[in-house]
Parts: sequence; structure tokens; C-alpha cells
Amino acid sequence: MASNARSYNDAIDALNSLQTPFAVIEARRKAGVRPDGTSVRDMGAYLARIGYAPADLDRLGIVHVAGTKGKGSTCAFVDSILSQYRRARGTPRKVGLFTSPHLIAVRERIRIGSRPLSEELFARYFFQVWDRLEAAQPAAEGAEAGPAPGSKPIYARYLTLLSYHVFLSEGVDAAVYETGIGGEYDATNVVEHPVAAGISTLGIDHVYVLGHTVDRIAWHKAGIMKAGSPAFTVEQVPEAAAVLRERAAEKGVALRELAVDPRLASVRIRPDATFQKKNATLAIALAETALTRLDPSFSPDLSAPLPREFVDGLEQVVWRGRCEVIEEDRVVWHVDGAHTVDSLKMAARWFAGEWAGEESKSKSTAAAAGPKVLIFNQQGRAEAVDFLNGLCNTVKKADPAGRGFEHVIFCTNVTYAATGYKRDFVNKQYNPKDIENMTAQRVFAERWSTLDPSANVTLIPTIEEAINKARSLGETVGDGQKVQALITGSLHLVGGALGIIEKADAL
Ligand SMILES: Nc1ncnc2c1ncn2[C@@H]1O[C@H](COP(=O)(O)OP(=O)(O)OP(=O)(O)O)[C@@H](O)[C@H]1O
Ligand SMILES: [Mg+2]
Ligand SMILES: [Mg+2]
Repeated sequence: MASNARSYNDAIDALNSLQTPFAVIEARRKAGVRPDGTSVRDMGAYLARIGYAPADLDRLGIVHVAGTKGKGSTCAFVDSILSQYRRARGTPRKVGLFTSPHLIAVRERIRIGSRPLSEELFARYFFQVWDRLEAAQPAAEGAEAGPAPGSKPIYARYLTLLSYHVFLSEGVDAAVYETGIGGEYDATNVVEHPVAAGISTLGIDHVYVLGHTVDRIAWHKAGIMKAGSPAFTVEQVPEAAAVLRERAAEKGVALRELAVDPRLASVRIRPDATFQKKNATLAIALAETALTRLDPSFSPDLSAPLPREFVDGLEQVVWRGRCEVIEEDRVVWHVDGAHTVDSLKMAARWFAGEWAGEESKSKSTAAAAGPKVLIFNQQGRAEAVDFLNGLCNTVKKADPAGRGFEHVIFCTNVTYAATGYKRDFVNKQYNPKDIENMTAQRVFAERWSTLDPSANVTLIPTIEEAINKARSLGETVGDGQKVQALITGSLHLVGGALGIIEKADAL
């Protein structure tokens, strides 16, 4: 990296160079390489090379969250509650939030005071870490073989490392951390003494890395529980709950399994759905634990209504790309980044509910709400084709006439027709041939045509063109009607789409 290349864009280019290329991922997969403890050990070594001991992380007051679904939402709730508390009472001094993946720009993953790090600060800290890694003398770590001298951790791990440097440099005293994948071997698991650990809803995802059954997956997520730190989870399927209990007992951790918090009855949680109340319940327990440590005058009272700051935090949270509605003249966009079987059913149910609401409003004028349009993608997961069934049927069931989506568009996650990926979305982890040939999208299209032969199914190369197509359908609808579009299946798709719909390259 040239020493004069130091802008945000340079940082993102440098970061993209740390992505594991498709060919390497494939080779590992074929060789049956699975994650193990090396990743966390290496993170410890990298942390040392940039000048920190594991104990330094204790200053961050880390709340650590794992789970299959709802991690990000839970973290956003905790962050929002702590930020409200800080505003009202001056504690914590500074709240940090580390989440993944990003929706619109990489720097969203590292927030202070709920705001993404500025481009300038991101670039500055990014290259400080870069330079320290290049200059480090790994010999100082002792005889144990660590990562190669001068090497950098891969993409997600680099960002994790960067977040520690940012939060420690900025004096964050309450940091909320979402795990990347799993828990036991996740880069964020380098923290030894979190303030609390939270495990959100468990289900099937990332099967290649984590295993094919819920109990294997639960084993990984349970890896964030640490002796001496309270741990919380929500109601889980029995196989998952059993593993969590077993692992907690082994580690000597007091694990609390929370039923939906009755104090939420008077709080407006959006969307108004059980899964979100479970996320909120977990967030309340985590925030209470953090505040108990930070503020001697704070003590949770389960029999009293939630403190004002908690209610405000929960009601005013911003967590984009999930159950979002954006209204244009001729199109209503429903945007949700769900990308597992269960969460897609949830997203379909939410869309169907919104659509049915529109439909009933327009009954009196004899005009229906407008055609239902689906824009879907999920890149790089063969099993994604099985996401489609639930999506199709949930929407059909909600329509009194039994009609599904009138138009179904499958596109890739490539952002723009002319210029390709937006820099923050460059992705080397997928087979470029598959993107070019739209291999996955063809399989989706074929499946959809058997699920709903009456649907108009199209393949469109980029997100931008898919959006244009839905907008052009909007030009043909009757007076008072709007295209009812659902964009879902991938957070990358949803982030790219939001950037285009809002004409906002920046945040
Ligand atoms: N507790 C839950 N149970 C099931 N589905 C959920 C739950 N919470 C959120 N979802 C669904 O999953 C989507 C993603 O939510 P969120 O970002 O909180 O999850 P995540 O665990 O961070 O996922 P990712 O794997 O993308 O990091 C939401 O839009 C919603 O549809
Ligand atoms: Mg995930
Ligand atoms: Mg997430």
C-alpha cells in the first residue's frame, strides 16, 4: 500500500484485498477445512502486534451477542438503550457498537454514539492498524507460531481488530459486539471478560462452517459464554436449549433463559412481532447488566415499569434494512434483509400483512392495492432455492384470491449496470462465473415457475436494473394503485437497493 494512499476509499480497497478469494474458499471446502481455535489465537497475536493486551479489552465493557437470527437487532436495541441512558444520566461515557454485515457502507459496522464512524476517522484508524501490523516484530510473542510476520487478518477479522483500536482510542466504556459467524471461533471471541453474553434465537444457517444440526450450531454460539460473566438467552427449540445449558454448566456460567419481558406490554416494539420482542427482551437484560456495572445508582426492578430511557431506547431504535417501508409515487418498497428459511417466512408474513392492509383500504374504490412484485437474491448458497417455497406460499395464502407475486425478479448483488459493484460491496468470495451466468438466479427462476406458474418471472443482472424494472411496472398501474414490491433474500441486495432507492451512496 503506497504511503500516500490514505483516504476512505483507499481503506476500503485495502480491506477488500483481505477478502478470501473464491478459489481459496473452494479449495478449503473440498479439503474439509473447518474453523478451529487458531482464529481466536491469531486474533490475540494481532491484538498484541497493534499494541494491546487482552486485558485492555476489559476497559470496553463488552456486551457480546451471538445467535442465528436477531443478533444485529438485539445489539442495536442495547446500543439504543445505553445511548438514551447516557443522554439522560451521563453514563456510559461513550457507547460503541460493532455489527455485521454492513448495509450501505463498511464504516456502519463500527459506530460510536450510534453513528457510523466518519470516513476520515475510519481511514485514519484503519491505516494505523495497517502500519502497526506491518511494523510488528512477531518474535516478541515467543516461540509459538503465530500468523506470518507482517500479515493481516482476513476481512471480517481485520474489522474486528480495527473496532478494538477505534473504541480503545476513543475511550468507549460500553461496547456492544455482534459475532460474525458462530461464537467459539469467531474473531470477537478474543474478549475474555465480557460484561455479559447474550444468545439470540438459534436456527439453521452457515451449515458448512457450523454444522448441519441445531445442536452443533448451538455449541458454537455457546462459545461466547465466559465464566464470571452473566449469560442470557431467549426461548429456544429444545435441542438448542439443551446444548446451551450443558455448555453453561461446563463453564460454570449462570445462564438465564428469558421469557418475553412482561414490561414490554406497554412498549411499542417494531415490528410488532414475537421474534422482535424476544430480541428486545434479551437487549433489556444485557443493558441492565451493563448499567448495573457502570452506574452504582442503577438497579433493575422487574416489578416496576421499564425506566424511561429503556422505553425510549427500544422505541426509537434505528436498524435499517429490516422490515422497512419506503413509499414512492408509484411503488411501495418493502425491504427486509432476511436470508434464512425462518426469517424469510417472517419477512413474507410481514409483507403479506402490509399488503393486505393496503388491499383492504382500497376495497371501496374497487381498485386493488397494485401488483405484488418480488425482487430476490441470495448469492453463494445452494440451499437458498429452498427459501422460495415459504416465501411464495405465505404471500399466496394472504391473498383472498390466492394470487402470489404477479412479478418475480431474480437479480445478482451487483449494484450498478454500468459500473458494477459499489466499492463497499465488492465481493470476491463468490464464483465470478456464477455471477456472470446468473447460475443461482436461473435455478431460482425455474423453481418459482413450478411453485407459481402464473407468475411473471424475469432474470435481471443488477440491482439497479431490477429496481428500474419494478418502477417501470409502476408506470402501468391504475390510478391510486402502487406496485407493492418486496426486496429480500440478502442483506447485500437490500443494502444495494436502499442506496439506489434513496440515491444515497453515503449514509
Ligand atoms: N429473533 C429472531 N427470530 C427469527 N428471525 C429474526 C429474529 N430477529 C430478526 N429476525 C429476522 O432476521 C432478519 C435479520 O435480523 P438481524 O439483522 O437482527 O439478524 P442477525 O442475526 O444480525 O443476522 P445476520 O446473519 O444477517 O448478521 C430480520 O430482518 C428479521 O426478518
Ligand atoms: Mg448470519
Ligand atoms: Mg447481523
